[in-house]
Amino acid sequence: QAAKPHVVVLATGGTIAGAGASAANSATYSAAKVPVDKLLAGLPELGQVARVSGEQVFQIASESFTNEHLLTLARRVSALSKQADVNGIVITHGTDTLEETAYFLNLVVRTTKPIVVVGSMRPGTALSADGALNLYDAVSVAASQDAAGKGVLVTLNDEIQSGRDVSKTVNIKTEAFKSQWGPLGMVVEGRNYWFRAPVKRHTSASEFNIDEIQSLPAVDIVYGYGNMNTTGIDAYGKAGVKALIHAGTGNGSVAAQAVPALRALRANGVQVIRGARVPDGFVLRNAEQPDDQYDWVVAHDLRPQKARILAMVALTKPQDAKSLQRIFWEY
Ligand SMILES: NC(=O)CC[C@H](N)C(=O)O
Repeated sequence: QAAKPHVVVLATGGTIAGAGASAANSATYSAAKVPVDKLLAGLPELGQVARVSGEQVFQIASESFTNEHLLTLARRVSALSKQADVNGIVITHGTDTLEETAYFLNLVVRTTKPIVVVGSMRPGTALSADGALNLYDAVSVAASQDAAGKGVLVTLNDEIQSGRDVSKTVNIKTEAFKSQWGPLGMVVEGRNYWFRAPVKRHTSASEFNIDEIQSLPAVDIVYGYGNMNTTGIDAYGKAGVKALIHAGTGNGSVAAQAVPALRALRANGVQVIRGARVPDGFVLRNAEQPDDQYDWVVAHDLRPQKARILAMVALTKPQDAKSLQRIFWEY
């Protein structure tokens, strides 16, 4: 019998490594408690699909991820992806910012080997805990050749999602991760069932490479709402951000009183990226605001937190608004 594929599990914390006081605690518990060795030892079924080894990279709740964490993790994933004895990589992660890390890896790790980011909504100590099956699914997808070249993937709730498209959409239920474009496929009992493939550039086809990125530029987000003011916009400008994402209302609309502040930022060289607080759809260029005239960029279908990731990665190289917009269309 041929040797099983080797999958490395990089553990970063989150609820999938969480523990609560009682089995009834599905929502009240401490994240990032269980070490990776214990996580893997508790799931001997993994041996049916792969030879698994674990590394504890961090042990944190994902809302505390910083750019430094992203860089450290991506460098490790990149190094492992170049090892001939590694067939796939799984990252266990808190669900709160899982979609940001998955998209970051999708943009900067140059490999066709499967990379799967996984989390859970309930700690392993809870009734109907979802982490064990999610992790089993992640390892089995990472071990399969048909998952290669599809970009960074996310497995929760039996679904295989694109790390680019997926977002956390519910903060309690186990079917928390959704994409308006739908999952790529499903994973059931260690077998993948594919229905679509990503068309945006990713991983091996990316112009970005973590091996060449030393640091990430400051990119922040301001939220649009009724009675909008410019306090946040002005403060981020003073703080020296390289780009500011405006999470606008509707189709990325911007309050009249906020437009001059954003234009002043742009005049100072800051990239202004018009996103939307509406979860689905996509922002149309030159609708709601004259982007060509203001030299602004639209975030396409990326939610503000994903637009921030792409803007940081893009601005590791010099960009004018035109080249930045090209990147937002392509990735
Ligand atoms: N379900 C979760 O993983 C949330 C736990 C925690 N807030 C985190 O993101 O790490």
